[in-house]
Amino acid sequence: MKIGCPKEIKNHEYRVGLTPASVRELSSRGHSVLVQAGAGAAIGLDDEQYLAAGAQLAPDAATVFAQSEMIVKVKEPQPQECAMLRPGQILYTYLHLAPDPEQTAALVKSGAICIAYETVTAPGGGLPLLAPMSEVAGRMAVQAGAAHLEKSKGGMGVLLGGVPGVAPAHVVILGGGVVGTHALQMAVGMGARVTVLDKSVDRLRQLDLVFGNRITTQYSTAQSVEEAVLSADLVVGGVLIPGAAAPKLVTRAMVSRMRKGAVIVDVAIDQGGCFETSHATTHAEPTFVVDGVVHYCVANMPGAVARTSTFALNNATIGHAVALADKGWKQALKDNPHLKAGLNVAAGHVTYEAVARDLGYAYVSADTLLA
Ligand SMILES: NC(=O)C1=CN([C@@H]2O[C@H](COP(=O)(O)OP(=O)(O)OC[C@H]3O[C@@H](n4cnc5c(N)ncnc54)[C@H](O)[C@@H]3O)[C@@H](O)[C@H]2O)C=CC1
Ligand SMILES: CC(=O)C(=O)O
Ligand SMILES: [Mg+2]
Repeated sequence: MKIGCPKEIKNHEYRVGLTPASVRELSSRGHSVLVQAGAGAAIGLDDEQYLAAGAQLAPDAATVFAQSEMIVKVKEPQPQECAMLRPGQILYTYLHLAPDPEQTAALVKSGAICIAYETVTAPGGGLPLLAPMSEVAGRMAVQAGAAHLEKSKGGMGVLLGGVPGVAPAHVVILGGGVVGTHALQMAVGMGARVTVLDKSVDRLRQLDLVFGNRITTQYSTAQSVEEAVLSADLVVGGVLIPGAAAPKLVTRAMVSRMRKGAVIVDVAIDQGGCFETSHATTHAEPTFVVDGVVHYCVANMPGAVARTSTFALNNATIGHAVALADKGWKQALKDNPHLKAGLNVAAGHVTYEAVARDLGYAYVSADTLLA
């Protein structure tokens, strides 16, 4: 198969869909890989490494899109990228469609076969192609939150861990999944007082077993969320209903009653965010303030640590990329129900139920198209 990897164009996005090692996995199996010149240069993955791994270089994204049967990326395609997709071409990347009607319409119109990393599942449960970036973003959330609690960044001037004789900050984590667990690890490590809320008692049970009485676990209800955020210095939003728009757990009214100078890090912003007051921001301008509360809502947080993130992402994505290249999309999806769960849009249809429901499309199951 002809596989293409363009340079990412989202704001401050330096990750790359294929590392030289991933290119080698594909090219050694007889596939041809076209990488846009300079695609990995910002993170020390030079064109020479790609050539040595068996790639060919393309001068621009247009050439990559025109000459490839499968496009491997990181972030959701931007409008100019959607316009370059064609019927039957495979797009393998993050999509986050539920909160993004424009992108969904463009992908439906393109006729392409769009497989979203974030809804691919695993035999043991979980979302293995989302997990590595959630690990990064969860860890970063506490780092970003701690920095923005500083006065010069708009925060109330509180040190996360406190000092002897002065209480630490209270960190509240909404959702105890991958983002939540990694945020928890960092917050506990930095000496904060930590409360985690989840709808899954099993999840809370597991966290309690690992972290013991260094954390407080709380079943998530409107009441417990309100009580927690009103006493928080830093709130991390890491809830997810796979594929669907994030539930708005924290209302505008709750935000207006939060401590002035408190910080919200809404990691779930790529699915629309779990705070009513959130809107997506960029690394160039990561925050805004509502009612005295600093909001950090960067939709591509792992892009800031792009080298670490690129390797972590490729570890998770290359296996399915090889299957798609070896077998073609239809056979690869027939053979693997977990990869099939990643199909969000195909041949002009929305094939993921939560996306169809949230955006008002007719749902067409992947099986219908595979028959
Ligand atoms: N902004 C960014 O750069 C990044 C954003 N993300 C996003 O972070 C979000 C979380 O991802 P993961 O941790 O991997 O998901 P996950 O599925 O591992 O965890 C989500 C947790 O939310 C819980 N949950 C669902 N509804 C809830 C409610 N009403 N109250 C409390 N908890 C609730 C679930 O039980 C689950 O434990 C996703 O939207 C993901 O796309 C992930 C990586 C990077
Ligand atoms: C998951 C996601 O949105 C990211 O890694 O940018
Ligand atoms: Mg988007």
